[in-house]
Amino acid sequence: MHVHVNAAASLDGKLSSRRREQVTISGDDDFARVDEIRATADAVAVGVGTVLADDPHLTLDDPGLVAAREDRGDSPHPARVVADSRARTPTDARILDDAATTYLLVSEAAPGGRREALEAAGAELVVAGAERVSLPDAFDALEARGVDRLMVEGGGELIFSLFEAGLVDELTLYVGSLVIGGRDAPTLADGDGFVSDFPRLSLRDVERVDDGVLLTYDC
Ligand SMILES: NC(=O)C1=CN([C@@H]2O[C@H](COP(=O)(O)OP(=O)(O)OC[C@H]3O[C@@H](n4cnc5c(N)ncnc54)[C@H](O)[C@@H]3O)[C@@H](O)[C@H]2O)C=CC1
Ligand SMILES: Nc1nc(O)c(N)c(N[C@@H]2O[C@H](COP(=O)(O)O)[C@@H](O)[C@H]2O)n1
Repeated sequence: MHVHVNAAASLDGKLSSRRREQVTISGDDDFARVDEIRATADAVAVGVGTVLADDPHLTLDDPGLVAAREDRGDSPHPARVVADSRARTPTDARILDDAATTYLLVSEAAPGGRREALEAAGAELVVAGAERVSLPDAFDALEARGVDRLMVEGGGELIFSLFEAGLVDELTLYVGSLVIGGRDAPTLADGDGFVSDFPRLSLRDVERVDDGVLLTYDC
């Protein structure tokens, strides 16, 4: 499976503020670029922290991109994926509408009642890992369901785990021209952090987009 991480950060590397509410960092051109990456993906993934903070929809905005997918025999929108060890996704989350398939990656520790409620709300559950979602196992299960290209939009906890597991193939990072600050504000890679063997990426491209910079890396 090809895993493409895309995120937008402030100049100081924050994905949002210490309040963990969504901050608009990208401009129109960058959001259009994000829509294009979504359109080429079989599925778009986030962590449950992002679902709880932002309640994203993760579908395509541009009707032309939807039509192009349908013309080539794909579903109108990519599937949605949430890494959600304890099945905390609210049953009225926007990602559980019927616009696209939604896979919830849960661990064996996810309470049975929550699993049943989320299945009743339309989610397809994938169980992988004892206490926390095992991303390698979960991604194998997604691949078996036809997900060959996965786009990951965040947040920082999930992105760190992907780097830790060596699962990132490509990273695009839009750096907006603003400072958010805050020691507790989420960054591109949170988790426990690395103390050695830091992942080193290969810079492929640098481009000015809107009032910021788009960095593209091979991982
Ligand atoms: N600027 C941007 O491009 C984006 C910003 N965000 C922001 O990021 C923040 C949310 O990020 P986070 O709190 O870091 O949450 P997150 O979205 O990374 O979710 C983390 C949660 O995922 C679950 N999870 C299950 N298995 C996991 C695993 N193996 N590794 C890691 N997590 C696993 C855990 O419950 C964990 O608490 C919000 O403030 C949101 O607005 C989110 C996406 C994009
Ligand atoms: N690429 C990007 N730029 C920003 O400035 C952002 N605030 C985000 N946030 C993420 O975008 C997703 C929202 O999806 P929908 O528009 O609801 O489909 C979600 O993952 C946000 O955290 N991204």
